[in-house]
Amino acid sequence: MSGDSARPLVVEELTKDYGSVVANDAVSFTVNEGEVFGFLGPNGAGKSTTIRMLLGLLKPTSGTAKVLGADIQDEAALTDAKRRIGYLPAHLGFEEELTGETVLDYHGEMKGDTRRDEMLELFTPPIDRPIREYSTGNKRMLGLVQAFMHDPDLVIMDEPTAGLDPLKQEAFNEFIRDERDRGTTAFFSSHVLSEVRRVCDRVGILRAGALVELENVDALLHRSGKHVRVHASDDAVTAITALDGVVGPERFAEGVQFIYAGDVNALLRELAAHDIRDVELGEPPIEDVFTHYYGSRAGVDEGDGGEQKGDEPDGTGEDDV
Ligand SMILES: Nc1ncnc2c1ncn2[C@@H]1O[C@H](COP(=O)(O)OP(=O)(O)OP(=O)(O)O)[C@@H](O)[C@H]1O
Repeated sequence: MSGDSARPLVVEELTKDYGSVVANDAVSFTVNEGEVFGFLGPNGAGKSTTIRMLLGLLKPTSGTAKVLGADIQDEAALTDAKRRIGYLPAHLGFEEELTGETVLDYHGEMKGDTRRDEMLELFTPPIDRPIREYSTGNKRMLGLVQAFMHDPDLVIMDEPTAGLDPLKQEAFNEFIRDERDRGTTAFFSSHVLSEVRRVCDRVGILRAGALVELENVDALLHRSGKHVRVHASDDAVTAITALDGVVGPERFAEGVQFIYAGDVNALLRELAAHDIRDVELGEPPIEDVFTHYYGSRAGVDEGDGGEQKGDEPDGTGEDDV
């Protein structure tokens, strides 16, 4: 790879000021060819705003970005590049009266459909039915088929597994891993740490509009600690929560839960020294990663819950590409 111009995604100081909210504050990152990049952040952190700017659907306040070499402010170049880009928006604005098949036919005519049948074996929306009858998961699957059916070089997805059942989520993870092996570059947003862990080579974390962390996923998880929930007596709870590495213990009737970022052996030894009724060890929710590493829930509490906003006058309304 020879410098930034050859990279599928180059984002430099991208800023979006909605007036009352700075949704993106000088966001910079690059995504390499064949890489799966997870764009992580809680609701309202600014992920959709970045993504919509990358697709030319929102105008940046300042900063630049290039997708497949095309400047996002150069309409002609971006339109050309989009032929080789797949896009799955967070809010799927399909025409409700059309069948899934009609939507795919239309998309195929515009961009090509070399992989449509293959995609429909993996993701199975009822394409002969009108979209108004679709569940959220069916719409998401139709969106995934559409995003990949023209065999794009770069795929940009906003919360691609929202609404999918666990089996389809796993199918998605496996598919993305295979795509990476084929050399497709994927960039997708998520607020689910476990999702990015399974498939991403690298992650960027948005907090209150700024990209605050870029590191490999193993390092992130290592630093994020474990979520621990223990059912035990008060004495045991007192001893366990006195361990180094216990963060934010919360009592409940039968015990305590906390994030543990200390030595796992020390935790196991302490647990073994007591009569423990039950214990669960798992991944921390992303909000706790933020609380732990950034000292506040900024970017979580400051967000407004991420409800869909009206489009700006410069937005195109529909998030089609
Ligand atoms: N059109 C708009 N006008 C004003 N503020 C907006 C607009 N769109 C988004 N915002 C604000 O910008 C911030 C970032 O929103 P954005 O939708 O980009 O976040 P997100 O990370 O994608 O959230 P979610 O995970 O909930 O989809 C939020 O505070 C949101 O309220």
